[in-house]
Amino acid sequence: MTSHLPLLEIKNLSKSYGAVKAVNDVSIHIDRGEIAGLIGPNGSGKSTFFDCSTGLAKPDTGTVVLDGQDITGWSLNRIAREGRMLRSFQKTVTFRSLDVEENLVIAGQMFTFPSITSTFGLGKMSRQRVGGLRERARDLIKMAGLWDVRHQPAGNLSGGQQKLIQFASMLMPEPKLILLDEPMAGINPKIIERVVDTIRYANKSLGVSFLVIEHNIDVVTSICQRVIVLDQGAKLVEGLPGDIIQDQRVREAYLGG
Ligand SMILES: Nc1ncnc2c1ncn2[C@@H]1O[C@H](COP(=O)(O)OP(=O)(O)OP(=O)(O)O)[C@@H](O)[C@H]1O
Repeated sequence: MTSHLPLLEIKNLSKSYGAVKAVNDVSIHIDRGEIAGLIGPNGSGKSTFFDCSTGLAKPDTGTVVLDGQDITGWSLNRIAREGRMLRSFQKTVTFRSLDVEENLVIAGQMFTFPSITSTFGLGKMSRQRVGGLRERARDLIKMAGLWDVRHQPAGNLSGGQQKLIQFASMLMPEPKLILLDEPMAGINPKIIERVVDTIRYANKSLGVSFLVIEHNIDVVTSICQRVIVLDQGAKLVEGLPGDIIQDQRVREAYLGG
């Protein structure tokens, strides 16, 4: 209905913590079908920008418009459920005692069903829906390379595999947009490759758009169509990945050299 508009448009976002201007008048947009990167030195405001965009923190100023709807002030939950914009955190969260498949099915159920499930007749409907969720979960598990461990408790798997579970779980509710906070942190090169493949698959085959905070510049340049750079809370520059890594301001503030 609003396909000519950006999927996400954030204008003049600011957030201070006491005297620290964590985010200072930042405006960005994400187009439909895009994978964009958000980079910058430690403490440049990337996570705070995510927090204020996704309802976790209240911005001091600014507006957040998702798919043509002003969602400024909505809670994290409402943005996830009604806006279908999800975010990850730097710390990986899984249901450790549940197996991989159950982790994904539960993630799907949490978004599919309202919190009060006493509606008359929901039992029958939910069985059908759960069947659909299980099928989707299995497809995503295959795609994420977790098929051989699908019946193992998540807590028995490596940190990298748990990141893949978390990422695949985020795809269960058919999101429009996912904000990933350092998805490659602390994982080995083989799993990095798998996460990259999974992001590409979600983007190309499931139509999910992404904004990715990432310090691994090789990953940023290989998956992102556009990169936005923050420095000291403000937007320093944005552009094509190839231009960004050559930009003298970015080299001085972040990349070195
Ligand atoms: N809840 C908070 N209370 C006080 N200060 C905060 C809070 N959250 C962030 N800050 C401060 O805001 C600034 C930006 O922090 P933020 O975590 O957003 O940066 P970042 O770019 O995500 O850093 P990193 O790459 O290290 O994760 C920092 O100076 C940080 O100390």
